[in-house]
Amino acid sequence: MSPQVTPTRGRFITLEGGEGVGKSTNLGFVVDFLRGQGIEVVETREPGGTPRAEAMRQLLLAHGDEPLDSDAELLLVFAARAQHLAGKIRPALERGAWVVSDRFTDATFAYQGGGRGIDAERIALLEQFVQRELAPDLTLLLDMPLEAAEQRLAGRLDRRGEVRDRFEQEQRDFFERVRDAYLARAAADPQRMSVIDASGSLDEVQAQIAQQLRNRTAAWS
Ligand SMILES: Nc1ncnc2c1ncn2[C@@H]1O[C@H](COP(=O)(O)OP(=O)(O)OP(=O)(O)O)[C@@H](O)[C@H]1O
Ligand SMILES: Cc1cn([C@H]2C[C@H](O)[C@@H](COP(=O)(O)O)O2)c(=O)[nH]c1=O
Repeated sequence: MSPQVTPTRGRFITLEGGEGVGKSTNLGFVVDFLRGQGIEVVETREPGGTPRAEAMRQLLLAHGDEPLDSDAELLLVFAARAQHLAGKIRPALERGAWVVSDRFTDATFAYQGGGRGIDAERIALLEQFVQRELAPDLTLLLDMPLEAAEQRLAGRLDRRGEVRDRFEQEQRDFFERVRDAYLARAAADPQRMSVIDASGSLDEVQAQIAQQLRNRTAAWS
């Protein structure tokens, strides 16, 4: 009988945090850092990541005359995630590539759980149904006070002439609950989630990210 071999797969890293904390800006830094080590990296985002999942993203972010029911929002988030997993994340990990995603399921616990008030147990049921065993190996949670993040977001929207999407127009108490939910998840799972102080200069933030990547990836090799 041949010996049992543990299947190898690539690593899965996610960036999380509220609006305007610098996730998209620092995603490129993480990707370049890993590629600099000769790793094949697939860069992606949620909701989205594949054409159909991006179409679902549009439904989630768009304004509309008809309010989006919070359960419908939750199911749409997981529908997009199922498509993303099947079409992009799982194939990449299975061939040994690393995947770096701007948001994943921690965002669901933060936005639909903390923000909308949906019971975390219901979210966990969908997480199990859609993801089975798959979870990020490392999550970098970019955290900073809401006022400063809001200023960054407003600056970016102004520069690009963009209007606020359906989430970005939420009130401050919504984002306070989102932030609290993220921090509670990080406190409950410090092995996977690293909190990065995102309030400093880009150099300061990226120094922390690089340190975390060095520490974590060394432990994996
Ligand atoms: N450390 C930093 N110091 C100053 N400005 C920053 C820093 N990091 C990012 N920014 C700027 O803040 C704005 C928001 O950053 P970014 O778009 O990366 O945030 P985000 O978390 O991806 O936002 P969203 O969740 O809304 O997509 C951008 O204009 C970016 O250039
Ligand atoms: C994955 C995920 C995302 N959201 C929300 C959070 C953001 O407001 C938008 C995505 O846009 P951004 O450019 O990344 O800021 O979607 C959510 O509510 N639930 C989720 O699971």
